[in-house]
Amino acid sequence: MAAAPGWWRLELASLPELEESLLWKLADLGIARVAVQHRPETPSQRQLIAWLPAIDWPELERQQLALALAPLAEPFGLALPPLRWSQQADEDWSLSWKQHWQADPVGKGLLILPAWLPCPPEHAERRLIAMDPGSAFGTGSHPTTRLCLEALELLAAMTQEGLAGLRVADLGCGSGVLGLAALRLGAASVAAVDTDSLAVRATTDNAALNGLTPQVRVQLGSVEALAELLEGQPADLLLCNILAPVIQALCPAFNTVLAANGVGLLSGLLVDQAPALQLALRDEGWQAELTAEQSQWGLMTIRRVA
Ligand SMILES: C[S@@+](CC[C@H](N)C(=O)[O-])C[C@H]1O[C@@H](n2cnc3c(N)ncnc32)[C@H](O)[C@@H]1O
Repeated sequence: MAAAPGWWRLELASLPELEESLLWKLADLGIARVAVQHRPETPSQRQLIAWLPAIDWPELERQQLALALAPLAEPFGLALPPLRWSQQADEDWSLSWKQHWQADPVGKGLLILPAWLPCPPEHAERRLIAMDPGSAFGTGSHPTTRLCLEALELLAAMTQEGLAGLRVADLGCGSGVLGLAALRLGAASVAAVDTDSLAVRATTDNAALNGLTPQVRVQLGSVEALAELLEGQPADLLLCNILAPVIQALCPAFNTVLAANGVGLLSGLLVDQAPALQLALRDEGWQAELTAEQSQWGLMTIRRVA
């Protein structure tokens, strides 16, 4: 049977525990046009929407996609919410994709603003982070990103100088949102890496969108590439929002990217995973405290053991 022209629009309830895994799986399958819709007043009720070229996604492929997504819910003892498919004409999809992103106030004073929207007057006092959500993770809607952004704000509020002059390392930068927020809060520079080339491109593009290109250096890779970017001078602040097992695997090299008197903000871990991660970090000489939680996700602050 010939594939229908246009696009398939896939929509499902985005449960907080599942959202990150779903976004990764979709990106892994080459599904780049995704959006997470939520109203600012009900941030926990989210819909995940993806647009798939109909020509590439006939019925059998769509059934296989459902089978590939279902196991992601199992570790949480959940069932995958029902997938709702509808067809959309060619000319509609780009508009609908963009319509689902809104200005998103985060914390006390940050605003994530889709690049094509003007700043709403009621948020004029906030520090703007313009984003072209593109395909990389980190639009600010995920609890782990919000935890990091709020922790950055708190850290900036702890001293008179805020983040002024700090050198920041962003490990797993996604869209670059965390590093860009740090710069908006006064940091001097950001070195950012990601193992996904789409993320490297997104961070480069988003730095330019914000007029922050001179302060941001981005490279494809992981913690080794980050140490190289930092040229042997570990950063004052490490931002790392990746899943707990990945953080655990990377933490033996944290001393190459975070100075002995520096602070690290880690997220991407479930609260249940915190004790094991704390032990692993302790073994590497880092004292780790679970300092904030949101929808089962945790934020850990690390400092060198005295
Ligand atoms: C949860 S996203 C976080 C994105 C963004 N920093 C944020 O907070 O919204 C995790 C990112 O880490 C990247 N990543 C995964 N494993 C990595 C690794 N071993 N080294 C570097 N980046 C990694 C992924 O490609 C993804 O862009």
